[in-house]
Amino acid sequence: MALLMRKLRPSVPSISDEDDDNSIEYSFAMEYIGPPVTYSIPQAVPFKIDQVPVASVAASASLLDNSSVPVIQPIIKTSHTNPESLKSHSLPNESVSGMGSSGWLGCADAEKFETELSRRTKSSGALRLSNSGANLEEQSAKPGLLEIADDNMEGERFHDDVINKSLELTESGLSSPTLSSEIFSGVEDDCNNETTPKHVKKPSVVTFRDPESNEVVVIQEEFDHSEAGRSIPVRQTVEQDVKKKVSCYRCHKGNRFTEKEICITCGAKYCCNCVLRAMGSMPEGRKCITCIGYRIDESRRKTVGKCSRMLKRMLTELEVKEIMNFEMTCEANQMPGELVFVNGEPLTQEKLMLLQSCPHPPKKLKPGYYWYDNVSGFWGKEGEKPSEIISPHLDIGGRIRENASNGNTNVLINNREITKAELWMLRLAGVTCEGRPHFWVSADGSCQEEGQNNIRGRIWDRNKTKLFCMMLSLPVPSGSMDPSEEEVHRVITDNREQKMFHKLLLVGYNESGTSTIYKQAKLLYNVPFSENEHQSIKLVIQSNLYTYLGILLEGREIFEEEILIEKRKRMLIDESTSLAVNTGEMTDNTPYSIGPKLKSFSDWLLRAMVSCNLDAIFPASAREYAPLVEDLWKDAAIQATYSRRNEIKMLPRGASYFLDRAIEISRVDYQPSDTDILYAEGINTSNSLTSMEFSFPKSAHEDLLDSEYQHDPSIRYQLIRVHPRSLGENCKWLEMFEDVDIILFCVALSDYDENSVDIDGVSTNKMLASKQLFENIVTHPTFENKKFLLILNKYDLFEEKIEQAPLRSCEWFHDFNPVISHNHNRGNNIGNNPSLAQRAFLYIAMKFKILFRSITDRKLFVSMVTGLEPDTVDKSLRYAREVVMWEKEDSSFINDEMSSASIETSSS
Ligand SMILES: Nc1nc2c(ncn2[C@@H]2O[C@H](COP(=O)(O)OP(=O)(O)OP(=O)(O)O)[C@@H](O)[C@H]2O)c(=O)[nH]1
Repeated sequence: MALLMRKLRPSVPSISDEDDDNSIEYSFAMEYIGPPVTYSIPQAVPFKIDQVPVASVAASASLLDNSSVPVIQPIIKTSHTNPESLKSHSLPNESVSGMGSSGWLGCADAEKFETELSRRTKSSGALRLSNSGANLEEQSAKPGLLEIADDNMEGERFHDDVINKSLELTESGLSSPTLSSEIFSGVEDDCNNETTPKHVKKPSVVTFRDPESNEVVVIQEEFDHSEAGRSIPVRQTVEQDVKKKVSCYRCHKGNRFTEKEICITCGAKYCCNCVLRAMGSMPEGRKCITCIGYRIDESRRKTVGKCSRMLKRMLTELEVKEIMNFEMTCEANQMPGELVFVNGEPLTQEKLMLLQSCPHPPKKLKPGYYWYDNVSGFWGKEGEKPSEIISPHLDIGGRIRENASNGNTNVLINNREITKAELWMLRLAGVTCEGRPHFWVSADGSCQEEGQNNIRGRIWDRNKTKLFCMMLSLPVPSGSMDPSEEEVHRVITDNREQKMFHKLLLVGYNESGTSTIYKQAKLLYNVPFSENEHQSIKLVIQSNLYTYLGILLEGREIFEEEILIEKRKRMLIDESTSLAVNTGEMTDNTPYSIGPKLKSFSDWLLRAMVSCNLDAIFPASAREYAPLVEDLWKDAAIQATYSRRNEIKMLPRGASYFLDRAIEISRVDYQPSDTDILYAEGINTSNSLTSMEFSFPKSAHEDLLDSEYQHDPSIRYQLIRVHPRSLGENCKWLEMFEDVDIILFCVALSDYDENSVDIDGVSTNKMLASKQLFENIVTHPTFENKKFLLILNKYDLFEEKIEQAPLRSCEWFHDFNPVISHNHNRGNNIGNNPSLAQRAFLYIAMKFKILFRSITDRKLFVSMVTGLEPDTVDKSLRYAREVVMWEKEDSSFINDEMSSASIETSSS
């Protein structure tokens, strides 16, 4: 019997009806009793309820209690998800109960939908939603998942498929993400008829609760239609409220100190009790079961294959090895080619393979935008200077652009305008760059100017160029350096590629203690001195020893002279008083007299010192003179002199450390210890530019923190120490250091009452000279907007000195007027009642801060250091790391630093 619709309203209550006004409106068909009609009448085809697929009910209630069985949870309220991602998927008409314009959430109000869904699933065991009438029109244009009673048979079959897949999913008890993604993607692909280019990011966003963690997960799928045909969906990170973030994502127990394993796809964290339940057998490494088949979060790529301590404790070595192997090799975890852009073009999977399998591939390649000069092999990140030299002539990417590396030098190499650092490199290689030259540089480094047939220079032929390239963070071709240089360079380029490389430039006025800090850092962070360095340090120490002995012998002469003068005076008095002269007293023998052999050695040594020849003579002749040093040191006159060493002004404070072991140090087989190296003066003077690579080991304090609050121990740092002598007139060579992250400016606190005399005999207060250098560096255009950390060094000497010499002896500190308390702290900790030295320190820090702000309008960071004490150097360098890490100068960190208020108090 034909039924006519009386109203074009839904014949079954729709969700939107309920949603909209809570009153369900039914429409009944009436039997038609009029004349026959000439047009076709819409028919409502009845269907049997048992034809609708129904999810099977869980076999036993106990199964549901078992939390290890994954359960697909219903869709939840959209507002819990990423609002941005859902914004684009909002419904065009909120009253429509069907699908969204393009998203998966086919409900106007997902929460009500969720309720409805669960109600219906509970009552009938299946999803029974219908759309008809006006809504159908909308839906045919915007079909969706949750639509069954459609009069379009194609649609019916299609949706049955979908439902069946859903049921398979439920019945199997496995919420395989691959499967769910297939379901979603199937629908989505059918729904979206737009022709898409190679690679389309579908607007398919699914919001559901993670079965394991019960947290909101946003899935975004991405389909790759490239030739390679890899189709690995992307899953976005799990979202958790801030409070829960520190606890386990599954059991919600624990805090930031609880050890956790992190899913490399969604970032969910699980404690040791939940990790195996959440991640199962880990066929793709450390991923939640629901993340299997999904791409990894690219920001976690560096952790792939690196097992955590927690997992190592829980599993056998073999299991861990296997899981890490899966993690590194499984297809889903491989980097997708289309995420790597070379000269503006994405790579296909084949081109990526070609790039990665060439003889010198880019190290630790990550998704991103790169430029590649296939003539020279230079490779870099878009907008940056070259970071590596890879194999040339690879057919990958597009044509290199002139502005690929964002150079501004008017000099082109192989069609690319080069950066400043590269210009330095060309100059150092002896290539003149006048005008707007365009060079062709081949893979072997030969450099020709365009249109000319002669080679203008060979970049890689000079070792000096390679050394400077390392300093300038420029790459050099592999195999062109000796193995140790190669290793250092490899580390530099590796880290640059990972963008995990920070440069600290250490500079300060003469003898401010920069080399001591540099050496201390080497010892602190286990950066061994090379064999060559060891050898030259030994020579410097032995050379220094002869200098100290020379100074001592000079002192001996003075002391001897003093006694002899005294004797002569006494003799004259005796003669004048006509007293009998004892012949014994007439001899020139004094406690400071030495025998003829030692006397001739002493004379020779002093002559060599005066002619500044010591370095040339010693320690090349160490073998020859070592026995003499032994005799000298054992001589009573020298010991008598040494006991009065405090009176010898020329003898440096640190000399006794070495003189005490004069015999041992003078020997040919002497090997300097770490402390010897630290205390040795002048180690870096021959080479005024030194650099070392290091990373900060985890401190005990850091170990207590949750991993996300710890510093990444793999981050590498480069400490470059440069002597002001090598910065040239007006510090013009500072340009070489344009890419440093922070400048550590070192000032010796004890300099305030000392003078230095220049070659013209002009004497300057060393603190004022330091201040002048500070101003020159701070105002240098290369360092505009750079962060500065002021290292106020030699605090130990300062503490002693301030008790004797007033700070006001330096004119810059004329207004230092501290309120003295007799009950003060000692040491470096500035408490409520600071000592005079602490107040003076704060005052000096404030002076520099004010100066810095007046020049730059920025904040100067300050730290107190005693270069000979490792702890203070470590603290200061870690502080520099913090300063580098802070994107913004957050006021919360002011407490870590000394506050301006406390500094002001000190000077009042
Ligand atoms: N007591 C003490 N001596 C220090 C400290 N720091 C450095 N020295 C000594 O000060 C002298 C100069 O230190 P260096 O580290 O050589 O200074 P520099 O800045 O490298 O000096 P030049 O390169 O020679 O201009 C050396 O004798 C060091 O042992 C410190 O914190 N306390």
